[in-house]
Amino acid sequence: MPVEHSGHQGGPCGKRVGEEGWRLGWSVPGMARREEQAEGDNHLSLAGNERRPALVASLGTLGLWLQDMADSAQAQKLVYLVTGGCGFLGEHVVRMLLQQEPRLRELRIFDLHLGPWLEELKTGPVQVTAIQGDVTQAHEVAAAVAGAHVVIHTAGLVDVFGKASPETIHEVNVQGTKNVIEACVQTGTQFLVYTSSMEVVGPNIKGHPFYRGNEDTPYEAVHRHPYPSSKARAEQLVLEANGRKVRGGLPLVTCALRPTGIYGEGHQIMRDIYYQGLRLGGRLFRAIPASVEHGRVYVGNVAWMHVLVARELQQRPALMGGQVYFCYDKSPYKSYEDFNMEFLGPCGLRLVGTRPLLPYWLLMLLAALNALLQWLLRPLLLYAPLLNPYTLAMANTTFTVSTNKAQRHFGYEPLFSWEESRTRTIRWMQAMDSSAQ
Ligand SMILES: NC(=O)C1=CN([C@@H]2O[C@H](COP(=O)(O)OP(=O)(O)OC[C@H]3O[C@@H](n4cnc5c(N)ncnc54)[C@H](O)[C@@H]3O)[C@@H](O)[C@H]2O)C=CC1
Ligand SMILES: C[C@@H](CO)CCC[C@@H](C)[C@H]1CC[C@H]2[C@@H]3[C@H](O)CC4=CC(=O)CC[C@]4(C)[C@H]3CC[C@]12C
Repeated sequence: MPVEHSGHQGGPCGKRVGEEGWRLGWSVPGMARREEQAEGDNHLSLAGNERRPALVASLGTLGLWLQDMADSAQAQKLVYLVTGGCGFLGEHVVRMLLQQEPRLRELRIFDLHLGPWLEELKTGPVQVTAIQGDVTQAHEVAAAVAGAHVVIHTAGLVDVFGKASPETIHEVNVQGTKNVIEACVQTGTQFLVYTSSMEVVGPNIKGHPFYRGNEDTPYEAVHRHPYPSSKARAEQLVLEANGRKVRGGLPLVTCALRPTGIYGEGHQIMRDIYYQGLRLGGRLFRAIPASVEHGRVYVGNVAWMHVLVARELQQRPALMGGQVYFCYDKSPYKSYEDFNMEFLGPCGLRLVGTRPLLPYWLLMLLAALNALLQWLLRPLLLYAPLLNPYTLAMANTTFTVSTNKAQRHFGYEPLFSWEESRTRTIRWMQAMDSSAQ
C-alpha cells in the first residue's frame, strides 16, 4: 500500500493524556532508586543516633551531609556531549544520562534543531548546555567537543524515503562523523560512542535473511542505498579511529552501537502509520507475510545501552575499544506490521488479512511507481511515501538479532521489560491522539 506521511487527525484511542505527559513524566524503572537509597541511608544514620542527645545527632547528620556534598562535588566532574540530542533517540539518551549518570557535571546537547523541551532540563543540578550547530561544519563540532570527556554521536540523517539527496546523506553521516572524530583527536577527548545501525550489516541488496544473528555471524553486507552505505562507512571510520592518539597523548577509545528498528515514544514512522490507518477508516492492510521477522528494540533500552557503554568504555577500554554491539532487548520477534499492531491495536486500528492482500510482484510495481512519481514530481514537490523499492525490501527481508555480547562485555541488561516498553509506547500514542483532537 502506498503509505504517505500524514498530518494530524483525531483517532479512536481510549486513554487521554496530554502530549507533554510523556515528556514531563519521563522516568525509568528503578529511577527513584538513587533518591530512595539516599533517603534510606539518611534514615539509617539517624536511627543510629536515636538514643544520643539531639545535638550529637544533628552534628552527625551535618557531618554526613557535608561528606555527601564533598563526595558529590568530587564525583560530578564529567562533561558529556550528545550530538543529535534533540532527535528521537537523542532525547532519550539525554534524559537517561541526566537520570543515570551521577558523575555528570555538564551535558552538552548539539543539534541542528534545538527542542523547546531543553529549557525544562536547565533547572536541574547538572549544567545543560544547548548548542545549535551542524555536524558538517568542522569548526562548530570542534568548539562543542572541546573540553568534553565523552562524545555520544547520534546525529545523523535518517532517510530511506528519498527526501534528501545521496550527497547530503553522505555529508551529514560520513563527513559529520569524520568531523566528530577529528574534533576528539584535536581537542583531547578520549571516549567516543557512535550510534550505528543494523543497516550496516543488512538486509543486503540480495535480500539474504539474517535470522537471529549476532555480531560474529557471517553475512554478505552489500549496500547500494545511500543511508546504509553512509552508516557503514561512518562506522568503519569510528572503529578505525580507535587507538589514535588524541591531544595530550592518550589513545582514543571508540565503539559503535547498532540498533535494529527502534520504536517508542517519539517515533515518527509509527506516528505516520497510525495516521495512515485513521485515514483508511481504522484499518491497515497486510502487505508482508507474518513469517518475515524484523528486529525491533525499545528506545529507552537503546538509550540505556548508550549510557552504559559510555560509562564502561572508560573502565574497560582494552575490551570494548573498537567493538560493535547490536542493541537488543526482550521485544518479541515479529513481522514489521505485526509488531506495530502491538501498539496500533490498542489504539483502535485493525490489520486486515492473515496473508498479504496483494501479491509481492504488485507491491513491487507500486513501490517502483512511487519511485518514478517521486522522480517526476521532484521539480514541483517532495513526494516521499513510506513504500518504495528499498523500504519494501527492508520490510520483506528477515533481519533479527540474538546476542549477549553487550551483557558479556559491559553487563547490559534491558532496563525496560517488553511489557513496560509496550505500555509506554501505547501511552504515548494515546497522548498523541488526544492532543490531536
Ligand atoms: N530510528 C531508527 O530506527 C534507527 C536509528 N539509528 C540511528 O540513530 C541515530 C538517531 O536516529 P533517530 O533518532 O531515529 O533520528 P532523528 O532524525 O530523530 O534524530 C537525528 C537528530 O540528528 C540531528 N541532525 C541531523 N543532521 C544534523 C546535522 N547536520 N548537524 C547536527 N545535527 C543533525 C537532527 O536534527 C535530529 O535531531 C541516527 O544516527 C540513526 O542513523 C540506528 C538504527 C535504527
Ligand atoms: C511495506 C510497508 C507495508 O506496511 C511498510 C514499510 C515499512 C518501512 C517504512 C520500514 C520497514 C523497516 C524499517 C527500517 C528498519 O527498521 C531499520 C532502520 C534502521 C535505521 O537505521 C533507520 C530506520 C530504518 C531504515 C527503518 C526505516 C523504516 C522501514 C524501512
